[in-house]
Amino acid sequence: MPDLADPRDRLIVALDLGDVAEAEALVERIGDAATFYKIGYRLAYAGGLALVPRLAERGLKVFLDLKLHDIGNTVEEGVRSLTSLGATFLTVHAYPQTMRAALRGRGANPLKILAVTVLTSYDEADAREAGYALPVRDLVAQRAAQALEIGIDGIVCSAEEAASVRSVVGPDRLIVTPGIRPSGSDFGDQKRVMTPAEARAAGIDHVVVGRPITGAADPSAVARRIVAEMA
Ligand SMILES: O=c1ccn([C@@H]2O[C@H](COP(=O)(O)O)[C@@H](O)[C@H]2O)c(=O)[nH]1
Repeated sequence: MPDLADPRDRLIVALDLGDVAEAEALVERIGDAATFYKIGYRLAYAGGLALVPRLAERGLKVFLDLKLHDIGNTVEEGVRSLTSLGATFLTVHAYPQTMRAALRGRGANPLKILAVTVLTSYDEADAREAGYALPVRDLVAQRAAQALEIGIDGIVCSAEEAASVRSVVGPDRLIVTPGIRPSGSDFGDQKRVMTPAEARAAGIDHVVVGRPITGAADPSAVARRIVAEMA
């Protein structure tokens, strides 16, 4: 588990917006309350990849949450293309062929590859409906073990599984958890959910928070409260 010099780095704000100017305006409003932003495919498909170097040049960290999954050659070359942007994290789905391809594409670039185990919007019924026989916790643990074996830098899971994932991957791999809701916030479509304080106690490295911040009247204040809750 890395010892973060700046506690703000623990919070990753999901810029799930459909417009780059809107995303840049939100970063300005949040100001020095946050240091780490996530660009997912809603913003990426709206021109948001161009924002990665702009944020990185300002000393902000960027998590590129593209959740790549395709044939190995496409993943490898796709990751290679993304290495020039200056992002800190990139996600792929935790399928062995995909994870190996992502590491080949990353090569010696400092970009860290994170493996998405089971989406936090899935409960047991959703996983069964998608054809998985294992309980979610076991599927997450199995995928985390495969990611470790392959040499992936970090795991994306829900904070509910963080302690068991930590026991599988050890102290040196990152655990990044979406599905985080400050107490009293609307869950939306998230099903495996914890508060920032619970997630921190469970041993996460970073939490990802989107709508509770992006939809708030004062996003900067909410970000500050979340960071304080994890201190
Ligand atoms: O399992 C996963 C993987 C990624 N996400 C992403 O995190 C944010 C969460 O946003 P909220 O508004 O805080 O729910 C979003 O960008 C997802 O694509 C996830 O939720 N779960």
